[in-house]
Amino acid sequence: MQKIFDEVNSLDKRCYEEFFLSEDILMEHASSSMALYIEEKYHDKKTILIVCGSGNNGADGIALARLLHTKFDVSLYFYKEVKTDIGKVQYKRAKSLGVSFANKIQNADIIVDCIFGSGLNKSLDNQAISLIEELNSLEAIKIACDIPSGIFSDGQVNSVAFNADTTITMGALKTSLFSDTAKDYVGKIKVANLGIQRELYETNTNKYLLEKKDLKLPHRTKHNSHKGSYGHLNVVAGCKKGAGIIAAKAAFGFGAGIVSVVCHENLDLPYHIMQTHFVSENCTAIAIGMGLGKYEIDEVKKILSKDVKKIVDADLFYDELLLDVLDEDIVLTPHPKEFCSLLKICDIADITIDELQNNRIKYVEKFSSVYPKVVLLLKGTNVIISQGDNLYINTYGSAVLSKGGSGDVLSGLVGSLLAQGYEPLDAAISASLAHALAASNFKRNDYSLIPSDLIEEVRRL
Ligand SMILES: NC(=O)C1=CN([C@@H]2O[C@H](COP(=O)(O)OP(=O)(O)OC[C@H]3O[C@@H](n4cnc5c(N)ncnc54)[C@H](O)[C@@H]3O)[C@@H](O)[C@H]2O)[C@@H](O)CC1
Ligand SMILES: Nc1ncnc2c1ncn2[C@@H]1O[C@H](COP(=O)(O)OP(=O)(O)O)[C@@H](O)[C@H]1O
Ligand SMILES: [K+]
Repeated sequence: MQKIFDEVNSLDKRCYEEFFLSEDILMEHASSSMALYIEEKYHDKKTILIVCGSGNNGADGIALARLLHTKFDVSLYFYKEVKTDIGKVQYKRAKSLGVSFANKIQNADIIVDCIFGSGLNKSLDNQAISLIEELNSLEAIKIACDIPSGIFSDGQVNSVAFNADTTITMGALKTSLFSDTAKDYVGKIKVANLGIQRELYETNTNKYLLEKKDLKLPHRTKHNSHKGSYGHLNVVAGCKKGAGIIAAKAAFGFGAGIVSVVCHENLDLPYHIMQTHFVSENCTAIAIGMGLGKYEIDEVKKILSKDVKKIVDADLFYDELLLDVLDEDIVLTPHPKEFCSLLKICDIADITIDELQNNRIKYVEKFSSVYPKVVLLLKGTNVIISQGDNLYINTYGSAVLSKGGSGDVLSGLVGSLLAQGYEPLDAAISASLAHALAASNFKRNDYSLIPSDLIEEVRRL
């Protein structure tokens, strides 16, 4: 996993004060990293338009123009005259070396957005909006310097933002790049080196970006084993029985030795999934909530009080019964609407879904500070997983998963790993990665995935 920071000004300051690295050195390295990326990846392209604003994001762009000048046909366009001291120096350097200045936007093979970086602090004026819209409308490879212009430090976009194919961010990953809103603008994210090893530039953090290597599949390591060695998951099926059945199939495909669906009615289940009318004595984990609907309260209470690991989803986020288990290390997997209800039931906040979506990390952190044992997995295009002070972001998911039943597969995967003995946080992280990576391996197209396809892809991981 990689570290993520809410802001990097303090990290830059540390470079100046503790490591005697000047702003000029950091900027030269930042622009060299961008230049190197462009030269290596796009050596076959000819023309580059670099669009600069008045701050140091613009100054990065001027330095980049100087470094690429003569290797490519580079032109610099200024949205506003550069006004920082270092920016003026960069301007003199570029001008004296004969870099071309454009007085209007002209298309190019590559467009680099250096209009606003971390200094964006007020709404865009009409001139900036139409400039960004014009750049977005052009057919070109689009690279954003530090952050696509128009994304604020909280990850939100007020009017418009540059639509990057790649964002080359300076020094370290920033939280603003990982809001659900930002995902449609940032493209691929690369970190530019600032002339200091990344591990020395970075300090402590409590936020992490999950990587593929963080997925720990439930491989069998012992020959001398039997089905009971890999846990027994009970999936409680309620009114909408399909949800429980999907979760049970996903759990079985992800390694649980035995999976039983708990339901009073007799179900038509695949032969390898068992049915039980009441929770099994010997189950090692329980998945409950998916499609639960109306259920006998005492029975749910009894199930929740059983001393095994649990994953709770869906309908139970609307029920105060849940409050009884929030001092346990269980996994909760709400989508945004369910999380709003959970926050309300817990008396933490009474908010709309929009308010939540604009401040996902803030509300996850609030919840986790009140219930530090619980592993919370907030669904979304960038899934946030949190326990206590630490927070992990999974960005591998995509709209392929925007389908009824995708969440039921996820609860089955979490339940499967819990039944097999994973700690709740590890189960949530690996299940979430498996879920998203399996979806990205589904190659037929981006609209037709059904839960059985997703389960099939999980089985192939
Ligand atoms: N501090 C450092 O050591 C480094 C900084 N770097 C670059 O510096 C950038 C930050 O530079 P700045 O702090 O100068 O900020 P920016 O370059 O992001 O721009 C801020 C400027 O735009 C103005 N502005 C903000 N919002 C506006 C709006 N909506 N409409 C019109 N004008 C607006 C501000 O008043 C300010 O003058 C980073 O994003 C990064 O690209 C890099 O060179 C790496 C090293
Ligand atoms: N656009 C998207 N990008 C990434 N993941 C998505 C996207 N849309 C949905 N998902 C994922 O799909 C799942 C949907 O779950 P949920 O809304 O609970 O559906 P259901 O209850 O019908 O199974 C979640 O894991 C969510 O993170
Ligand atoms: K930018």
